This record gives sequence, structure tokens and C-alpha cells, in this order.
Amino acid sequence: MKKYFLFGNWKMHKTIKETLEYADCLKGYVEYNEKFEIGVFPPFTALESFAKTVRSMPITVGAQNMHYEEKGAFTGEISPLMLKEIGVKYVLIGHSERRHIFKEDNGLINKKVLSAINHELVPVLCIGETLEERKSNKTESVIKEQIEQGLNGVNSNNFIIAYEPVWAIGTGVNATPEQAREVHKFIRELLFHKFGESSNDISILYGGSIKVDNFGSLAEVENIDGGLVGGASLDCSTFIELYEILKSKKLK
Ligand SMILES: O=C(CO)COP(=O)(O)O
Repeated sequence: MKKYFLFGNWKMHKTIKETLEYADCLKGYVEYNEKFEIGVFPPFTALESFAKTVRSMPITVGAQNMHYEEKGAFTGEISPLMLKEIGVKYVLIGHSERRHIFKEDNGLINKKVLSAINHELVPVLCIGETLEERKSNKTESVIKEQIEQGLNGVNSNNFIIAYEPVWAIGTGVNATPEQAREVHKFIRELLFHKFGESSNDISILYGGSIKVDNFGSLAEVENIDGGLVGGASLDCSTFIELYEILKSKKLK
């Protein structure tokens, strides 16, 4: 069954105290729904407190990154076993900030995707073109390469794709519904080619400057199965509002 997700990527924001206040605000607003899921991706230091606090709520928890090894001499890194231990379910892999600021390439991203799946974490593979690539008509070739190399060796459909055009992240310039429709359709076709019928259950999220006033028109697009929200997820009531928008569009 295809599920719709609203994920909040907090990036490097919120202390433990702020995280607990946020969890408190979510309480009571989110009801269990088998087709919809709301998930929060706090920074590592706040992950455990958040996971513990929302354990009895229909809210899931994700990490923003991980190393592919279980343990070792990797100063500053966090392993899949450590994430599993504290109740993390999802992990962002290959977020554009990891690709561009921390120079992660498709080869490394693929190792992380495979490791996440092996450890029964659900990878959220983030892909997207830069403005320069879009302007020189390379959007499809970049997306194809990121999908093919990122998912190399993956033979289950237990992962999520997040299409986040780099030029839309944190800029206030979201992809138009038409631009997003084209790329999401292209991604759906690539997934079908690789995974056949079972690819219909893979959720493809949109991310990049999602706000309350633009999310409705994006969420109603076919093959946009939810959102990965940065800045607008930092305020709990805005995040809940976005979740309600998603539900209202997909329940139509
Ligand atoms: O990078 C993003 C989510 O992963 C998007 O960030 P913004 O919503 O702040 O543009």
C-alpha cells in the first residue's frame, strides 16, 4: 500500500529543551492513520529524547545521516546500530547539503542506502539537480544517475525517495507544481523500470521551500506522495497545518 508522508528535517536546529517543547506541542494533534505518517528528523543530540517522548504517539523518528559501518574508527560518525538502538525508523541519505557541503558522492550514498536496508532502517534517498544543471537541461540525466547509482544493488522497495531540487532548498523559491510533476513522473518511470509493479508502493516526496501557502498545489500533484520540509517544520503548528493540507489533498 502506498503511504503519504510529511517529514520534518530540522537540520542543525533545536536543543533538547526545544525538542521536548515541540514534542509536547505535537501531542494530541496527530491521530493514527494507516495511509499517512508524520515523522521528525531532529539533530543527533536530540534524537533519543524525542524518540522516547513520542514512543506512544503516532509519530515516527528519523536521523539526518549515518555512517554505513556498524562501528569503527570514524570520528564524529554515527552507525546504523546506534540509530536502531534508540528507536529510529528512517534515515535521510544523500541530502543535498551532505552532497554539496560534505562532498558525498553517489558511491558513498549507495553504501549508506544498502547499509540502512540491511539494518532494517528505511532510507530516504534525497536527489535533485542544481540550478546550473536545470538550466543546461541536465535535470533528467542527473536524477537518473542519482537513482541508478544510489539504488545500485537494492532489490526491495522498502525505501523512500525525496526529490529536492537544490535551487529550491532554503531559497523561498519552490518548484512549481508543473516542474515537480514532470520530475516526479520521470522518477516513477525509472522506479518502474527497475522494480516493476512493486514500485507503485514507493513514496516519492517533494522538498524545497514548502510553505503553508504553496503546499496545497504541490500535494495535489500525481506522484507527489508527501513532503520533506526544512524551515517550515521548525514551528510545530505550521508543521501540523502542512500535515492537514497533505491529508485533505490525498483523501480527495
Ligand atoms: O532541505 C530541505 C528538507 O530536507 C528543504 O528545506 P527548506 O524547506 O527549508 O527549503
